[in-house]
Amino acid sequence: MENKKELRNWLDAFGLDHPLVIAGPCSAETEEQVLKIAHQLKDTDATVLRAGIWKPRTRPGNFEGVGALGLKWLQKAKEETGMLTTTEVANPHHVELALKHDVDILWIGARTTVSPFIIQEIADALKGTDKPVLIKNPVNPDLALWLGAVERMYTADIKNLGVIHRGFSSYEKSKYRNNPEWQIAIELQNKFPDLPLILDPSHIAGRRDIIFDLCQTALDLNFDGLMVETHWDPDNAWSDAKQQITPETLVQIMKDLKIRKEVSESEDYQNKLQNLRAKIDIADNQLIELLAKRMKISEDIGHVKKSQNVAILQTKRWNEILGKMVLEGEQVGLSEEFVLKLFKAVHQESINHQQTILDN
Ligand SMILES: C=C(O[C@@H]1C=C(C(=O)O)C=C[C@H]1O)C(=O)O
Repeated sequence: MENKKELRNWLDAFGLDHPLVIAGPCSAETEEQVLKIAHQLKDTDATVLRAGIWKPRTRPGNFEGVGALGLKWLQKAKEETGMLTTTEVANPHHVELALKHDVDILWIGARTTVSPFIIQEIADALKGTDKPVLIKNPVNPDLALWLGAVERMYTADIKNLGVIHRGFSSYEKSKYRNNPEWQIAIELQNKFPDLPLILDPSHIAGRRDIIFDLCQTALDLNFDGLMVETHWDPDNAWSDAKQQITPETLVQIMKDLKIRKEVSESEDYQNKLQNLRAKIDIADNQLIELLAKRMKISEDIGHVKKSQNVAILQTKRWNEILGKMVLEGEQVGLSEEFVLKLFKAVHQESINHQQTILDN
């Protein structure tokens, strides 16, 4: 599969002057709930109403969705409000029911994207549909697996495609429910600049208070749309209560977001950018040279260790460096997260250099 301008035709056809907004509850709960939220959303920037009908839950015993009955509620919501509808499909049976009830856009969840077998079954069931299909990233940070799922759809002649970035699971606790790992979305855009890319801030955040910041970051990274879990009574939602926002909050978020263009033709802008980028190029060269110099010193240490038959990893020294660098980084405005990531990578490379010396 190659990047093609046509990949974004379905999105361009909406003719929006703002990012695509998909909003609605995590789960369809009752007919009343679906219709009420649809009416509250219809006059906002939201074009598409979302609601989970079948909910994959981490552990059994939680609300697992209302099932096919909810598709009728979505249909009714569409008739009454004119909003398009979308829901998650996780097997060919879901696909059949969703198509029968004329759901406009289908999405594939993170737990499904991890399995090429299921993805292939869903692609076969969807073969040739002109409905847009949006594929969430797999739960693990694996770009190839994500793109593999997109390719399986494309090969099944599903040409209206998009991807949803919902963050990645990790064992370590962080402020996110799922780590954004923005780098993966940046790499994806590099490979497929015209494949519509939508952020799901709700599943990355797992809480309400950082949804706006995540949306702004996404727009700063040229995302094409947002899928935001929205409920008229979030605290009493049957699933994901902590991360859902009200339609009023969604309206406020859309008002406050700064929507930026990808390029500017202004001469002044071009000149300034060129100058500053020349400075960045110099700094990058210095960085590379400095890193190479540090590795040479590490190699010298490798020779000294070899002569005394001493192990490469020196935990005490390494922890001292990490602690010191985090503090120094803080003083010059570098985040702890960045300094740790950077120095862990430097340390790994340093160990690799010493290894070639000690093992030869
Ligand atoms: C360079 C050394 O070897 C390893 C690499 C380190 C580094 O690159 O800073 C630090 C400690 C060791 O784990 C060393 O022992 O000083």
